[in-house]
Amino acid sequence: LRYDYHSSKPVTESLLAYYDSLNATDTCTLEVAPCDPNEWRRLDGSCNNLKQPAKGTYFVPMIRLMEPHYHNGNEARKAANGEDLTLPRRVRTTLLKVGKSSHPELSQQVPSFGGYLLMDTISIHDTENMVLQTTTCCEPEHMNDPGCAPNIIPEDDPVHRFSGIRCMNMTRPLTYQDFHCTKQKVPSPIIRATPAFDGSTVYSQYNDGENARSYEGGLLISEEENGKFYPPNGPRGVCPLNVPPKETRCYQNQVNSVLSHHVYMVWFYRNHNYIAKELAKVNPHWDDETLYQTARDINIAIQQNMQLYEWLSSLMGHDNLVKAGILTKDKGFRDVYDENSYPVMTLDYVFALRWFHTMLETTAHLYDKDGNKVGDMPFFNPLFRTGWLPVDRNEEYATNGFIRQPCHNPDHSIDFDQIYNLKLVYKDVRDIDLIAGMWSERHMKGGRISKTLGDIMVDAFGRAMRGDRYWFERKNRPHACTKAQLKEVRKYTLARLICNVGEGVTHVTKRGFYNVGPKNPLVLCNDIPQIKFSVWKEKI
Ligand code: HEM
Repeated sequence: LRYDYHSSKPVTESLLAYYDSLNATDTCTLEVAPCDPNEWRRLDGSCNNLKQPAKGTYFVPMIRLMEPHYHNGNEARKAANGEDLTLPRRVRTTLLKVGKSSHPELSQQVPSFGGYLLMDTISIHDTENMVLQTTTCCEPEHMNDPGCAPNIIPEDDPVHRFSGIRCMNMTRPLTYQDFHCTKQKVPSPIIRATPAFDGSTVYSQYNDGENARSYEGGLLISEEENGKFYPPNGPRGVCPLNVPPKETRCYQNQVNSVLSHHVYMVWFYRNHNYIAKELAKVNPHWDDETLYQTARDINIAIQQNMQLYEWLSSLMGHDNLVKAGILTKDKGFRDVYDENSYPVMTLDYVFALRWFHTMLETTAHLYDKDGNKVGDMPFFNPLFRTGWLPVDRNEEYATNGFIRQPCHNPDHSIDFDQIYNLKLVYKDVRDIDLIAGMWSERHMKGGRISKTLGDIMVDAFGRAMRGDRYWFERKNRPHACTKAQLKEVRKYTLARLICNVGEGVTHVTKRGFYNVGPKNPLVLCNDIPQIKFSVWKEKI
């Protein structure tokens, strides 16, 4: 049956005729094969919800938690008094300090894994558009183009006062309206990923089938470079910043993104193959399909467990999350699935995740496997530069840096100073932008992030659990874990992941998202519990 992406309902003949007339049928609709309640999780996300099979697929729209406020349909909003708001650049330089500062507790792994999680549910088409395609928004004749939102820099800018730069290129997100996939007026930004936490970056970034599969032994296609294994190269990859002749890697089926997101994608990609090979050892009779599907399921379960019990917990505090119903106390099975929900991302969550930019050290510190600092790499340099990682010992250096480097310590002091600054850039409390509020407010009690960001994340993660029929903690889901298997999944921490599939790693910290220190010393990989695949041995 053919469904409309935007409404997730079966497409009517008249709507189909309309899309056909605009040549937009393939963009705005999708074909969903009949669902089987017991099938494995699909790559395109369809049939996660059996009542509404097209909800939760690749390219479905996000929902909004907060009311949209535009001016004149879809122009930038005005202040409550009807005047223009203060320039975003002035808001940013007034409220956020520029400079280096190391987080006293959390490591660079925190924003890095956050970036990987982000990529699982969004796509970087808007960043590609801004950085690589629509680069003329600062030219006077293009400033008012509908696709442009130039970032104007005031003359007294603390950074650009003397540089002469008065404008930074900025574009507007692409919307379903741009593709003619809806007639609704409120702009609805597109995403090209499934909204569930299902390893989209590893398995199905472009929604065109099973192109990552080798169809042998349940493995994903791997290419060897410099003695390490990576997803395959291909002409569709966008890596304009690779420096030839050495830097040639540019993925065909994966996003060629920034260093942090990239390294995590490589780890989970390799992890799939690691799991498939171990499963084949305990079940030599399993065919490719069983090995592939089981390995994918375990890989996603490891990611989901890590994101709640290690990553989110390091940001929001274990007890807060138990109270909010996001973590279980006993770590057993639980079933919060609700068939009246469905996997969906909120626009507010995707927007709010930009807050993590304030947690990123802009320079990645490079360390070798013996813990010697061997150099620095500006973090933004490897944007669209996938080829850097496999060259020489770069992957070893980046990985050991992630383990040892603290992340940036975001500003969070809502003292008189910050209230004064807010008053400088906003006349009315109703004018305060979400991100500006999150930069300025106190961190949540027992946690290490803005309270509003925490609330938005709890909402998003709660939806993810309630709406995902395949959520790893469900006893009754299709192909559910046994109790013993769930226990093994829980053991598979970030530390174990890096020890198994990281490059040039001998030492890690047990609590991987925290800094190295007396309470969290570097230990040998042998001291980190290993997952026992024998619990997946099929009884015949
Ligand atoms: C290596 C470091 C990173 C660089 C160089 C980088 C750069 C960028 C750029 C250039 C954009 C587009 C401009 C914009 O929309 O603001 C962007 C968007 C964004 N980034 Fe990052 N980023 C990095 C890491 C992260 C991390 C770790 C997170 C979150 C955990 C994150 C979250 C976001 C979000 C949510 C957006 C908006 C995406 C959308 O609207 O679809 N970024 N980033």
